[in-house]
Amino acid sequence: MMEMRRVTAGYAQDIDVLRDIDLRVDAGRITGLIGLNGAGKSTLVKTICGFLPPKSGTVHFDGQDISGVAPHRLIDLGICCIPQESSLFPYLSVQDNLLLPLLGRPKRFASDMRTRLQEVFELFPALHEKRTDQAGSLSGGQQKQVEFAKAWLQQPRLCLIDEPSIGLSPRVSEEVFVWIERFAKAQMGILLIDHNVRRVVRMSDRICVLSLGKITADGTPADFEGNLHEQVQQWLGLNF
Ligand SMILES: Nc1ncnc2c1ncn2[C@@H]1O[C@H](COP(=O)(O)OP(=O)(O)OP(=O)(O)O)[C@@H](O)[C@H]1O
Repeated sequence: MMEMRRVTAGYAQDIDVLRDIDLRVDAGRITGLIGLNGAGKSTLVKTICGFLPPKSGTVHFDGQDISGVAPHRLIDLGICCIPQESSLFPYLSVQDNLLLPLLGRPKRFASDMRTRLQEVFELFPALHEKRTDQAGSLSGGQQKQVEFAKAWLQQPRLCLIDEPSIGLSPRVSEEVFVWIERFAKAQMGILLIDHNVRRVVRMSDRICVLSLGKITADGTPADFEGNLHEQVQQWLGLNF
């Protein structure tokens, strides 16, 4: 569904943060991306989402070259990002935040908006109660629910999810991972970045390790057992 081919990208002309990246995400599958702080994981998401055009290489979505296509146009194609930082407007209500990405979109988005809003409130009942509250007044976990509900409402085909469990309690983090599995079951392709390496390895269909801007390992969860498992521990300095 989405394929990066030999992508090099960076913020300054003479410094490459991503180097020669090959990575793919398939429909209904989770690709997990792990790496140390500063490895370039968020930069990779920004490059797919059109915030940072590649210096070289291409990003393809459904066979179409989308390298450098503006983020708002990618929503129309079915690409959605749940960023690490909040993307909510704190002084707007929960409901207005949910509907914001649909404003100005083609009619097909707007026509069944009410039905889909209903569906979202069934999936996230806590948000129905809070729908008229300002988003900024919600707890961190509830705000994360709004982020996921907003993504669900857009019915994307590819969802890029950057560090969804950061700053959340273990219980809420577990809920977040359940939502992600639900997204994948709905045939979305998922790129998942998270510091919970054990969880990412367990729930992904494919795992890529990013180290200093390069993919240094790429395999299935089974490949990450045995030697590779120890290697990842070593690379990341983690025990899992
Ligand atoms: N807007 C920016 N301008 C210049 N350099 C940046 C910018 N954003 C990130 N960088 C640099 O790019 C490199 C990769 O950063 P990035 O945020 O992609 O890493 P990451 O793997 O997502 O890290 P973390 O796990 O800490 O979120 C870092 O050296 C960072 O300082």
